[in-house]
Amino acid sequence: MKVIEEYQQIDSNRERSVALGNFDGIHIGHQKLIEHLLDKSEPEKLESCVYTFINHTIPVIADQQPIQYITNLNSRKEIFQGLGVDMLFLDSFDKEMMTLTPEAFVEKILVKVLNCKIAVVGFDYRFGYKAQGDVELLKKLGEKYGFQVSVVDAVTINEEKVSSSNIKKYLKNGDVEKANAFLGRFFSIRNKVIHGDARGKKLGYPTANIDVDPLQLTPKEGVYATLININNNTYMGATFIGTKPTFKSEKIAIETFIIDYEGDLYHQFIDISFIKRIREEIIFKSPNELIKQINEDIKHIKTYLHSNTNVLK
Ligand SMILES: Cc1cc2nc3c(=O)[nH]c(=O)nc-3n(C[C@H](O)[C@H](O)[C@H](O)COP(=O)(O)O)c2cc1C
Ligand SMILES: Nc1ncnc2c1ncn2[C@@H]1O[C@H](COP(=O)(O)OP(=O)(O)O)[C@@H](O)[C@H]1O
Repeated sequence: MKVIEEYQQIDSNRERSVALGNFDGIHIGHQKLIEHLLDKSEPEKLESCVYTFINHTIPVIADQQPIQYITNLNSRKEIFQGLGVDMLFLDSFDKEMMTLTPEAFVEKILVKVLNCKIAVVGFDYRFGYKAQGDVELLKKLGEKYGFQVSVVDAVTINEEKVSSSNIKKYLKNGDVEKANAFLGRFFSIRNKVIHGDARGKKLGYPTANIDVDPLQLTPKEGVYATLININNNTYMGATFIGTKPTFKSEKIAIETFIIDYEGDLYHQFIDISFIKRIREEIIFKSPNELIKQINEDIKHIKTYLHSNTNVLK
């Protein structure tokens, strides 16, 4: 898959099919849209392209703080590649882009730059200044500029619409099982192992702390049953998210005791897949009480993961 950030890198003579959207999470609704894109591209020999923005649109529109992503840019690249997309175009959303009218956006980017022959969008796709453009307008512009528009309906689970905002809501409530169902895979966070407070080993439970990316949405504080991927090996994990109130720490930490693992992980990347939240964070009266509880957590997590996942040998 080609990843492109500059217009000059694009061969505008090549005919393309283009999926448009934010695609945060690349959930099962997005996946259906991408499958549709690939199905439409093949018979016509079109290059399949995902057009999305490298930055979040809302802070540019409303001068707000950056918004946290379900899936960061690197993970999004990997997922699109895995789905079989030919080209990922990461455009920049700035004030100039924001003020393009729907027709100017279509003419300038979809037609002139991308030579789009088929546009694939979700039923609720909006585009152009103040989100004035909708699917009906895109269809009209398609007739004028010579491309087809293919619209993908909402995917639902138990009559609830699968959407990035619902997934964020579930993650913030700690309901990772629901988020996972909507994502069609386990919600995961990948980052580098950093030094913590050097207390874990002394307590008998070393924990790999990962760097907390401020743009990465973190699930609700608490303890989770997780699966940890280290260099393509999977381990069970007891992951704690919180401020370690027992030790009056203030910074949020994401740290994991990796079951049946020994070794030095500092500066390595690990992948944490969240399977189930098992409890809230607790302020313990003493480190011994914390250790007793961690013992219980690990028993609980082992039993749960063995009977609820089929990834472990
Ligand atoms: C499974 C598990 C559950 C934990 N639960 C709590 C908790 O409820 N309250 C708390 O203050 N700290 C909790 N911790 C965090 C420990 O306080 C932390 O791992 C310890 O202080 C070591 O931190 P360090 O890696 O920065 O050295 C938990 C850690 C693990 C691995
Ligand atoms: N089973 C394990 N789970 C997690 N980390 C482990 C494990 N075994 C060894 N380690 C190593 O120990 C480190 C954690 O030790 P700890 O005393 O908690 O220090 P820190 O406070 O720096 O995290 C991890 O970053 C990792 O390099």
